[in-house]
Amino acid sequence: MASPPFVILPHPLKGRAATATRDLPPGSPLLTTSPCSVYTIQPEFRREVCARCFAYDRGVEWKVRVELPPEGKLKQSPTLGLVFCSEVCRDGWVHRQGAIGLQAWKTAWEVGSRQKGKRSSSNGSVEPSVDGAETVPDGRPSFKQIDRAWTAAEDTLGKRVRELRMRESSEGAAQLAKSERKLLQRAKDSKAPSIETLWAVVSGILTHYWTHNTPVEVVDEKSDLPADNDEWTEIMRLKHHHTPFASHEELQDYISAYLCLLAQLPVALVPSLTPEVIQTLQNAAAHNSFSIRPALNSGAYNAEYLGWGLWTMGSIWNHSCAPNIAKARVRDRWVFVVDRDANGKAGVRAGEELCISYLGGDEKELGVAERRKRLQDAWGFECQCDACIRDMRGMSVPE
Ligand SMILES: C[S@@+](CC[C@H](N)C(=O)[O-])C[C@H]1O[C@@H](n2cnc3c(N)ncnc32)[C@H](O)[C@@H]1O
Repeated sequence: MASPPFVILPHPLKGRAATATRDLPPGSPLLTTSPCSVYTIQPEFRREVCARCFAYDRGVEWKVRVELPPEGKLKQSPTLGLVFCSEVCRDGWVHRQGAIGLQAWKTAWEVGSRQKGKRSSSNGSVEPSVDGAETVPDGRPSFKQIDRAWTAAEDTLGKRVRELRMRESSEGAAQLAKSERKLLQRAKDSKAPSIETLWAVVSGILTHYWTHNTPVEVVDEKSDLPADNDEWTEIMRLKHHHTPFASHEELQDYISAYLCLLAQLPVALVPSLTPEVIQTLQNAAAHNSFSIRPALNSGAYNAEYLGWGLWTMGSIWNHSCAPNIAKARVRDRWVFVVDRDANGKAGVRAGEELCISYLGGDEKELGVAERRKRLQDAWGFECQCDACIRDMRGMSVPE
């Protein structure tokens, strides 16, 4: 069997770096990822993007839905608010979620539907304590503020709700005192989370759950059944951002989603729904997620931002302003192949670092200073790629 085309080595300035083990001609396959472990779709594209393969056809609404049998007070079949481009995609998605996953998506759908039109209410919500002096310059909540907001949410409601859910499952809801039922209700009524946050949290905690709860005999490498793999370990291994929330509102949204879901998700998922798990997901997603855009061959405008996803294997590549890897999303996976080297020559040499570009479309044409600023603003790092080092040197050469 051929040796792997690259190895992961520590880099003094960039963390891990993928390095070619041998000369590789252009087009050499490097990696095809598994499906993503956390994702969300922008609300305005919800009915136009397949929830499994992300197919998008210039605004056409997909008609295939999940229809769970109505139960309890529900008169209609819950469709979970997800659409699929085909029955094959839907059935594959349903299979992948498992029974518990479907219940989790149903809860998210119920929370999302109930909260419609209620987005501005803050019934019983736990607002993060804001200390202006600590706000980092771009208005993001600081590490301390994030920590304080989660601690407040836990102390005010979270810990108690978790305890009541466990008791409710062992003793039955009827055993809870009226005041305890009221407390659960208060968590359910937490300030309405956005649907995109609910999706990200549900997909992420299901990844945590399946990593820890899939029996070995279920693992089938050929299917995309959630394996008893180390997906969670892979998430932990990624480069983490410690101030991942763009605003206090976004932080609050995640806390609200946490409390609403904690009060009503199937109890088996409660151990996977903790502030630590959600924070790990956010910290990892902020530095590693890929935008979901229409596939190039769909004929749709590729710049359209449909949502984001976290493909852990795809996050191994560092950025270069002169990348030597080409990437393409093929359905629910990313495929990476050798493109060209930093000097524009074909292929890569053994020992060369393998990089993609984190910049989109027009950004690639920017000058070095503007390019570096974009990378710093969006990704929080000072680019150390060969092209930047070369261009910076060029700038400092006296005329
Ligand atoms: C998706 S991860 C890439 C893999 C990462 N090096 C690791 O150790 O997991 C993105 C992070 O890698 C680092 N990185 C990637 N490209 C870089 C570059 N050109 N210069 C400096 N740091 C870079 C930054 O810390 C960035 O936030």
